[in-house]
Amino acid sequence: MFEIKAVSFRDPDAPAAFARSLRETGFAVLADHPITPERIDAAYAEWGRFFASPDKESFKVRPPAPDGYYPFRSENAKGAPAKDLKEFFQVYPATHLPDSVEATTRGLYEDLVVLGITLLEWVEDNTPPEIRARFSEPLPAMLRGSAMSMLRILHYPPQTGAPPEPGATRAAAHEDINLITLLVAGSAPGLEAQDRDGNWHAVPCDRGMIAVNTGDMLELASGGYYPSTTHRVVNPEDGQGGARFSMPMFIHPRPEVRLSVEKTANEYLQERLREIGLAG
Ligand SMILES: O=C(O)CCC(=O)C(=O)O
Ligand SMILES: [Fe+2]
Repeated sequence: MFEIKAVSFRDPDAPAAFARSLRETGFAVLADHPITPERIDAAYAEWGRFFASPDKESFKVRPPAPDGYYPFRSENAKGAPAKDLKEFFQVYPATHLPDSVEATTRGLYEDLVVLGITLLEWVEDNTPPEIRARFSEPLPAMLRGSAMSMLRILHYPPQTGAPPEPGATRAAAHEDINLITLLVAGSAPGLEAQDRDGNWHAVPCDRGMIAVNTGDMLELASGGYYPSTTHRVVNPEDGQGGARFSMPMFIHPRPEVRLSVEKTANEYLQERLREIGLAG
């Protein structure tokens, strides 16, 4: 049975329920968390104006630096035949931002990192000792001093009719690379997670909720105890639908943190970026 439960951030049982949900489905949904829906709406409104303006061209990503604006159809999921139907902007602590989004975006970045540390504490505290013994340091400590976490602001433009390439979707099925992802509720539905039998399930994510999923780095560090779940963003039904915004915060350890006997976080990241055509 695949059931992604909404966990209230204020419930005393939240840490255990959250870790259990990640263990069982690779996803958990947080309600009543500290980041208000008004702030999220304000960020989507500001970024919506940015994506609608020609200024975005001057923020275009300059590889090998990973931050900045990625135009429509620049990323494909590992092994996917078509480019995703999205444009986006990647934000790190030192990223130069448009003035119009700066205050809101920096505030969200900082608060999402703090929330990420709390959630990793919850996971650490609710992981069986024999699994915890694999971690090279406690999960929250892996983030100490890390400038690697990345906030991605995604814009999936409105769709009318057939996709530009056969089989192209808003985001093809993939797994995230990092430890955990805090996926601030999209402005429209479409996010789906896959269960072990290959069936897809809509991820419940009402206004103001944050869906959290395990990434490959936590799967690797936990020896598979926390599965990194495959997910995707489907096109609107009938090929017709408005824009969708979402803001995943990808929580990354310091580059030198050892994830397994073979690999540090940086070695693992570079290997994975090459697969999706984003590595410098
Ligand atoms: O837009 C979404 O809801 C999900 C985006 C996503 O999975 C990603 O960018 O890795
Ligand atoms: Fe993802």
